[in-house]
This record gives sequence, structure tokens and C-alpha cells, in this order.
Amino acid sequence: MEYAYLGPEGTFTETALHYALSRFSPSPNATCVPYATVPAALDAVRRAERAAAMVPMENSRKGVVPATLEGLTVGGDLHIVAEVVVPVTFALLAAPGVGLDGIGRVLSHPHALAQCAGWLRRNVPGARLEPAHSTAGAARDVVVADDPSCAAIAAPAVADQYGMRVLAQDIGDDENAVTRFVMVRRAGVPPARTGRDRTSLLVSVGDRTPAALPGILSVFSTGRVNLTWVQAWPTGTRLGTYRFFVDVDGHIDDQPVSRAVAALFDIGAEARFLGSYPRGLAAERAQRPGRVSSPHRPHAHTVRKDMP
Ligand SMILES: O=C(O)C(=O)Cc1ccccc1
Repeated sequence: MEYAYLGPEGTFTETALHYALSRFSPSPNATCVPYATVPAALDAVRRAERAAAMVPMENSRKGVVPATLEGLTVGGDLHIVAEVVVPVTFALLAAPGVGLDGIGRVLSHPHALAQCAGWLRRNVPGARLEPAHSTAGAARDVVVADDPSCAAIAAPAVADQYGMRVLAQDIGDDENAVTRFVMVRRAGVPPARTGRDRTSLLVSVGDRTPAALPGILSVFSTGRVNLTWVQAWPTGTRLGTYRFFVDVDGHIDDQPVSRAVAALFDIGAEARFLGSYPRGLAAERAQRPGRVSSPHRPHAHTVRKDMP
């Protein structure tokens, strides 16, 4: 099986993928293939070039990863089949010999820049913050740029990968921050129900938002279905009209969930099924094979089981 992920090698998404595979799909034939962007990884699955893709979905501190939600709204041909929650620890990396006071540019994924904003303000106040497609991609860009004023925020282990030095460890503003990654594959039969599942839906109400929102919410409360996440997403047609990403407790094969979906149609909303997959709660330790994530604060993961 070949799995796409947001690369290059060394991203947090790769860590999430390795952990998920080692835990639930320990096949020696699994190949992990990096893609430069989330849309590229998702397209590789759409084109059947790869069996599934691991992509970042949401951070506990900075919210959703827009490219992933956008990717799930188009086409209607992808389902979430698993999820992994990874605590992330950030380091500032630069070329050997470069000191903190020489840093004028800091590159990283927008979520990493945002999660380190306080530290950056205090320690490199004059630095220009430049978004990159991923943390490890930013590190590679720094090496390619060959500019001694340039640093990247990435996992500390990425320093070895690119011959860089760690200028500062644990620079995230919230040491408890976690990111939720999802495994996505072409639409099909969802993983079997486990009794501890979550279902993701995309609810559309035409141009009747926000009037339709109370109706949507009451469908779930009346049906005793626990809503765990709601995210408004612009329809793109007119300002002020939204679709809603909705996560609920339960599997689509659980009667309360399937009834709630049917009831949404009854009130004129349309619910597109985005996947049912096991909900994981207990944090577990994990390590990237062949590479130490961090000797000080090993990455722990929560995985929703039943990998493709
Ligand atoms: O860029 C990465 O390494 C990713 O996997 C995306 C990301 C960025 C920042 C926090 C968590 C995930």
C-alpha cells in the first residue's frame, strides 16, 4: 500500500502517518510518499495514485487547516477513515554557526508560526515571518536559500536531516498543544463500527444560512446525538452563506446517527457523509521509526483505529 502525506520527510504529518501505520497496519510493504501540499496529497488519492493520505486537520490552539477542509468540500469523493492526535513540539533551526541575534527571517507552516508567535515576538522581534507549505519544507527552503539570516520552525529532529542546528527548543506558546491529523481515502464502505466512533458530515443548507442553523442543531439534540465539532465553511457563492462541517459521536451504522442524517434531509438540509471512524481517547507514546522525535519530550499520540 502506498500512502501520501504532507511532506517532505520530517513533517509532523509524517510522524502521524508512521505512528498510525505501525500501530494498525504494520505491513512491510507500506510506502510513505511525501507531497508538497495538502491538495497535492489529496489529489494523489483521488487519482488512485495512492491508497490513502494523511493530512493535518486541526490544531487545539490555532484551529483548522483550511487546505484540508477545502479539500474535503470539493468532489465529494473522499472519506476520513482514521485520525491521529499528535502533540507537537517546535524548535528554531538555522545553519551551523548562525546565532539568534542574526535571524531576520523565520519560515514555517502558518500554524507553527502562529503557535510560536509569543516566543518569536520576545526573542526575534524584528524577524519577518514567512509561511511555507510545511515545517520540514521550511527547513529545506532555508538550506536552499543559503541565507544565514534565515531560520525555520520545525520538529527538532529535522535539524539532523538538513545539517542544521537547533537554536532553541520547545518554542511553542502552549506546551499542551496538539494537532489532529486525518487519514483520507476514496469514498467507500467506512471502517466497521467499534462502539467508540465519530462521524463527520458536511451539512449544506443552500443560501438559507444562518436561519437554518438552529434547525440543524435541534436535529442532533432531539435525536440525542452528541455534537463534538461544528465549523462554518463559506459556500463560495455569496458572502454570509455557509456549509457546516459537523462531527458527532457515533457511527453512521448507529441508529441515532443515521436517523439524524435522515432528519436533516427532512428539514431541507443536505448532509454529505465524510466518514465514520473510531474515536481514540487514550494518549499513547510513539516514535518515528529510524529517527528520535525528541529525547526530552517524546511525541505521544492518540489514534483512532481501523486503518485502511
Ligand atoms: O508542517 C508540518 O510539519 C505539518 O505536519 C503540518 C503542521 C504544522 C504545524 C503544526 C502541526 C502540523
